[in-house]
Amino acid sequence: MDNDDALVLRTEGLTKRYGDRVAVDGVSMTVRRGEVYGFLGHNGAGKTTTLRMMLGLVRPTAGGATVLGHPAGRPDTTARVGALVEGPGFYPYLSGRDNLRSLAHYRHLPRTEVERVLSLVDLTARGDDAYKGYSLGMKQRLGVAAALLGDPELVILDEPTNGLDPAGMADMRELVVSLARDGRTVLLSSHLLTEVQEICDRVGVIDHGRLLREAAVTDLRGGITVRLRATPHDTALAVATRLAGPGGVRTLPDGALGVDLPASAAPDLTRALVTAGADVHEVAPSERTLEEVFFEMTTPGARATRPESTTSPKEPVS
Ligand SMILES: Nc1ncnc2c1ncn2[C@@H]1O[C@H](COP(=O)(O)OP(=O)(O)OP(=O)(O)O)[C@@H](O)[C@H]1O
Repeated sequence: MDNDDALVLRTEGLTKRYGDRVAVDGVSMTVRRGEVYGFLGHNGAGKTTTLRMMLGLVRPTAGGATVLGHPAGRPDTTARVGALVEGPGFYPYLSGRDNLRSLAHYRHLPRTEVERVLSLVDLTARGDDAYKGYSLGMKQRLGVAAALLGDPELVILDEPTNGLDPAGMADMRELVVSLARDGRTVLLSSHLLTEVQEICDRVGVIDHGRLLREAAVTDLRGGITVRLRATPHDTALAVATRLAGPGGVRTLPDGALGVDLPASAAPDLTRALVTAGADVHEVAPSERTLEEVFFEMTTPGARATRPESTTSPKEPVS
């Protein structure tokens, strides 16, 4: 159980309806202090609307959000939360630096704060260029810099890598990880599963407005699938079934067995096969990616139909 000091954000039954459309449907989620939390969902799943309710920008139809111990949107809380939601609004003809200065001025923050955040996002050298001349990556970074003004405890970023090229995405990921390393909590939304898998500690998966699951990335990915070829086949099947249960073993299209096991159990399988007198030709464990798990969760019947063993084997033995 999470105690409230460890939580920077909690929503309970958060719901938003637009006419007949339910954009967010009873979402209860928790973000813990110091973590990078990935809010995952397809386009239109309800991520942005949820984030906007957390920031007090949209009024919930039902339920509520508590941010840093207070109801969402309270002015004293807002100052401790930095956000980049749905693209930053900057003056195109002002420089990046002057755009930040005007925001800092409005919030009574010193100019040194502008230099601090420019440096954090690596824009010090280009700070005097007009915003309209920035690349998309620089614009995103300036948006993050604006979110970091005032050194917020919680940083909320909506699709921070949207539209960035691979190098820009890598820079943004590095920046997010460094924010958490420095003790901030980061909540980011994304539909990019590899990205979330790489940088997030926990994730919430939202689909059609509903939170399907909230868990640590490692827990969500669960165990491994082992591709097994051993003879005699009957012995292999019996051993695999003993370790994985009848539901955890299936025959793959090429005749090999697919065996679902806990993450570190591949050596147990090999040992048990050898003890049972089987000849082991192949034991190839592959981890389930977050993408596979997400696909299974958000596509009815996907477990039965997804392509088998699409990830590369890591420990071939034969
Ligand atoms: N102001 C609004 N009026 C009517 N419907 C809205 C409004 N804002 C959002 N919606 C609808 O609510 C649903 C959720 O939208 P939302 O923007 O929260 O999804 P999302 O997960 O952030 O998607 P994306 O990744 O495409 O931004 C969508 O069906 C959207 O059309």
